[in-house]
Amino acid sequence: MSELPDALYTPEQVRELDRRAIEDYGLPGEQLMERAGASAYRLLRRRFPDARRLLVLCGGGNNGGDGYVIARRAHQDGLEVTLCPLVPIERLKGSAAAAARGAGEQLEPTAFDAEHLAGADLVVDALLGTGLDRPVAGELGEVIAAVNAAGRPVLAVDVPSGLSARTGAVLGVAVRAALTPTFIGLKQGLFTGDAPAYTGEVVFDDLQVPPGVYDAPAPVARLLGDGWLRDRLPPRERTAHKGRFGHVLVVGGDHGMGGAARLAAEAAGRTGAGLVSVATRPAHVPAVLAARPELMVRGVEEGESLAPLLERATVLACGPGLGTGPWGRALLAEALAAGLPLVLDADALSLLSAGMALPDGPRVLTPHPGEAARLLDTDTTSIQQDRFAATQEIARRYRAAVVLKGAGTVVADVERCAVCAAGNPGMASGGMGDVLTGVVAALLAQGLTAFEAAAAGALVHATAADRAAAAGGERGLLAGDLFAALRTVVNPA
Ligand SMILES: NC(=O)C1=CN([C@@H]2O[C@H](COP(=O)(O)OP(=O)(O)OC[C@H]3O[C@@H](n4cnc5c(N)ncnc54)[C@H](O)[C@@H]3O)[C@@H](O)[C@H]2O)[C@@H](O)CC1
Ligand SMILES: [K+]
Repeated sequence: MSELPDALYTPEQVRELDRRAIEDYGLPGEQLMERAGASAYRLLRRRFPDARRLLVLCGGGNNGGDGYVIARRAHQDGLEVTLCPLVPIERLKGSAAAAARGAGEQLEPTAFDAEHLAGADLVVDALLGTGLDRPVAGELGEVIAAVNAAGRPVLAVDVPSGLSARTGAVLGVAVRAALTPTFIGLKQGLFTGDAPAYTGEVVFDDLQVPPGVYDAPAPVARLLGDGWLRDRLPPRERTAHKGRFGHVLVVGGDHGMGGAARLAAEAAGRTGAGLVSVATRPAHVPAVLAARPELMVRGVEEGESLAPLLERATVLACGPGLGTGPWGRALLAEALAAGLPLVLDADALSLLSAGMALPDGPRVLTPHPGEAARLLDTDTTSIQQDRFAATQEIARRYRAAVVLKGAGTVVADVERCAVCAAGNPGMASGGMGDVLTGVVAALLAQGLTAFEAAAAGALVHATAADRAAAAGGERGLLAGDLFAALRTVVNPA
């Protein structure tokens, strides 16, 4: 992904930015549209220099207007352009109507025919942008399905048509693009939900609007990037000692699940925690110790207290392989009562959904969509329909910083929200969540606030996975492959 700004906006907010540029700063709407079309066309030529035959599909709003500008410019450049309005040009208004007239003076618009797709080197999708306000159906839905079935590369203008710029969910059906140039402000829906499978590469252009346009509104969320991480992980003092970087206690590893606790613990160590202990079933102690002698591993019998371990810990990581039986329930109840900053994952989240009470204090919850659904007593589909709303609702209900896992991880507490666009499908394998738990706990232990540890943790974890995948491929990536990469990520150059 190219370098992107970090401010994320809702569609309404981007509309407000457009309005400010036009009304408050006197930039004519037609000029803004001309810039948008010109910008998309320049990118098209750069990324697809060999494309000679374009199919440009235009809708009835301003997104369609951008498409008419692209069609006109391509035609002027000598490319072969098939221009298909999906809404009659007579119905267009304002800048879009003007752009359509400009194109119509030089190009004869034609009715869409699936045959056009076979003859196109590239399809320009200018059907729907931020104005999408209902599921796509009918003729438009059929056109989008035909575009996807044809397998031609697609440049989607501003947002792939059918993808919600607010949530990143597909409404009905959406265009699968190879490239999405987007303008004025980054839409938050471009990076989560279904978006990663639909946008292709996202490229941003502010269309040179005056900087004052961005004085308001304040962005609703941040896109997490390397610069953000560097600020939060400064180089250590030469005089540092292990007591400065906290003591993480991992609580988990019921019968048959010792690996989960070990993964979380090793991840905490590789992320820079000063000390890491593990409280697990006695049977797991030798294996965990043998795998990582730096860990302090204590077997806890059924009914035995965690108190001696809790006394020394500064941060708790509860849940990996914990189970939901009496052993796990008792350990979690005792851990929660200690009042330490904590990370809750996996079975700890199940116990929370089942009604275990949470005392006050800094904490991070790291649910996947299924766990999020249980926390909110709803279904996974509803969670995925609006990952922002779901994350914020869990944050509010459980008074926590929340990491909602899955492509385009969303991080929120009651005041802030961030999105992590890093990561890859290789992460869809067992144990990845345990590693994230350890990473977040280690960042808490090193002094980051709950929200910052949650956000930085998501980014560190995903970036490590990207580096590990770059070295050996996505398929077959194991959670343990992240360890070496974690160390490189938490020592940014
Ligand atoms: N002057 C401006 O404000 C600028 C706007 N820009 C472009 O304008 C776009 C936003 O324009 P609009 O607000 O006109 O919105 P759109 O171009 O997304 O279209 C809105 C129209 O589509 C209809 N519509 C919504 N959902 C539909 C569905 N599911 N099926 C069928 N029709 C549906 C609406 O009723 C409305 O008529 C941006 O995405 C961007 O591409 C850019 O040109 C930059 C400047
Ligand atoms: K579009």
